[in-house]
Amino acid sequence: MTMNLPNIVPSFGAGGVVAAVVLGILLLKLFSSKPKNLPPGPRGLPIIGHLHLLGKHPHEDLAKLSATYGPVMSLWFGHKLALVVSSPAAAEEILKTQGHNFSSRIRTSFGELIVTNDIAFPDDTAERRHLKKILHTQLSTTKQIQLSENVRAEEISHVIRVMPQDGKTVVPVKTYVEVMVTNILSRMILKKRFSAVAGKAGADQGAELQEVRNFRVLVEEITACSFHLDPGDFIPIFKLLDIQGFRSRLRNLRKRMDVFINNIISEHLEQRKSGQTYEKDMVDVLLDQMEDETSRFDISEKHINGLVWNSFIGGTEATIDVIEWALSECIRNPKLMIKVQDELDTVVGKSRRVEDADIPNLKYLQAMVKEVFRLHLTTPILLPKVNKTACKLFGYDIPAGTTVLVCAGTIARDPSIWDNPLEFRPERFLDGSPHVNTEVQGNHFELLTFGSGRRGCPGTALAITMVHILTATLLHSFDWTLPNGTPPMDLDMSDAPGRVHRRAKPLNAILKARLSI
Ligand code: HEM
Repeated sequence: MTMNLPNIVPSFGAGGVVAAVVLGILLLKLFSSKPKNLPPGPRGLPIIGHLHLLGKHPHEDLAKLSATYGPVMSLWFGHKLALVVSSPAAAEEILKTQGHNFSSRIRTSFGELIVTNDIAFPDDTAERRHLKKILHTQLSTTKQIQLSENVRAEEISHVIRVMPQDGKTVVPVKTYVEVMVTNILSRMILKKRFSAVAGKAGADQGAELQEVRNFRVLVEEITACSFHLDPGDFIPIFKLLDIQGFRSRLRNLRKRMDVFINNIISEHLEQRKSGQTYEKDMVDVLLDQMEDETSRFDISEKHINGLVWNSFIGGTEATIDVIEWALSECIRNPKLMIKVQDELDTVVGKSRRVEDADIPNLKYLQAMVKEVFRLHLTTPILLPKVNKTACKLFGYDIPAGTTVLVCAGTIARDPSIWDNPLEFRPERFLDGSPHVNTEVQGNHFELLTFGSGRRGCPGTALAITMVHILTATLLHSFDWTLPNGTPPMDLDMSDAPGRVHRRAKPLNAILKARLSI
C-alpha cells in the first residue's frame, strides 16, 4: 500500500482546494450520520479519515494503532468504514464463524478494469467458487501434486545445473528462483515451459533468464497495481479525476495482459482444430466448458483470462518471495544452515537430489520453512473482505459493506502468542514447543500465511510443496556465502515498501557445489 497523504495533497492544485471544501461539506454530512457502537479507533481528519496514518509499511502502521486501540479497531478510509482485526479470536470470527457474511470484496479500480471474471476480486458467487474449484483441481490436489513431481524435478535440476557455483561469481539468487518457479507453474497451467529456450541443448542461458524476467516485470506490475491503494476507491471525485493517473495505468496494463492471454487462447484453439490427441490443461478445461451449452456457468474468454492470471500471479509471486526469505535466513545464520544441511545429508545423502518423498523425514527443514511462513508472512494484511449484511462482532455493531482487514502479520508477531516473536527460531515448531502442532493450512488462526475459509488460498498445498522442495534442493546442492566477504549477520533483511512483505534488496550470494553428482 503506497498511499501517503503527501502523495495526494500536492496533486490537488488551487481548483482542487475548492473541490475539497465542497467535498468536505458533503462528507461532514455523511459523518454526521456515522454509525454508533463501532469498535474504538483514533480521531480521523475530514475527507480522508485515517488514510494519512498509512505510510510505506501499512501493516506496521496498523500494528502500532492496534497496540493502542485493541484487536478490533475501526478506521475511516475516506468515507468508507474499515474494521481492522489483529487477534486469532477476531480473525476466526471473520474468516470462519461469520465467514459466509465476510466473503465479499470491495469495489476497486483494479477489480473493475483488470480482473472482471476471476477468483480473487469478485464477490463470493457460485461462479467464482466454480472457478476456484477448477484452479484447485488442476493444480493443488494431492493427485496433481504427485503427478507434477517430475515437472518440478526437471525444472529444478535444469536451473541448478546452470547456476554459477564456482565459489566466486556473485549470483542474483531471485533471478534463478524465478525461472524455476515460473516454468514449473507454466508447465502445470499450460503444459509448456514459459521460457521457449529453457532446457534446449546449447540454449543461451542469458536469453532464458531475460525471457522469464520480461514476463516477471509484467507479473510484478500487476501485483503492484493490485495492492496499490487508490484514493479513487475511497473518495469518488478522485476516481473521476484520476489524479494519480492510476486508472490509465490500469488500462495500459490490461492491454499487455490481453496480448499474452490472446496468444495462449489462439494456440489452444489451433491445437484443438488440428484433431491431434494432446494432454488437456486448465485452458482446455475452460474451453470445453465454454463450448458446452449445457454448462451451468456462462464461461467466456474473460474467465480464462482471470484464471490463468490468478494462477500465475498467486502461484509465483509469494512462492518466490518465501524461498528468497528462507535462503536469506539460512545465509544470515550459518549454524542454522549447517543444521538444515546436516539433516539433508543424513536423510538424502550426497549422491542424489531431494525428492518429495524425503520431505516428511526432514523435520528441521519443515520447522525452518514454517518459521519463514510466520516471520516472513508475505501478505501481512489479508486481501480485504466486505460483509454483505450488518452484524454484531464482539458486541460492536458492524454496518453492511464494511471493509475488513485481517492483520495476519501482526498476529504472527504477537508477543502474547509467540515467545521473542522477532527472532527467527525454527525450534519453536519442534517437539516440546507449544507450537509443535501449529499448521499453516488455515485451521490455526495464530498463523494465517495462506488465509482461511472461503477466501483462503486455493494453492496452499502446491505452494507448501514447492517451497519445501526448492529450498531444500538449493541448500542441499550448495554452500552459500555473501559477496565481498560480508559477514553473514550483516545481510540486510529490511523489507520493501508496500502491502507485500518482500526483500527490499534482492539477495546476492556466492555458491559452491557440495554434492557428488
Ligand atoms: C507461498 C506461496 C503462497 C502464499 C504465501 C499465498 C498466500 C495467499 C493469501 C494470504 C491469500 C489471501 C487469503 C485471504 O485473503 O483470506 C491467497 C489467495 C489466493 N491465492 Fe495464494 N498463496 C501462495 C501460493 C499460491 C498458489 C501456488 C496459487 C495458485 C496456483 C495461489 C492462488 C491464490 C488465489 C487464486 C487466491 C485468491 C483466493 C480467493 O479470493 O478466494 N496462491 N494466497
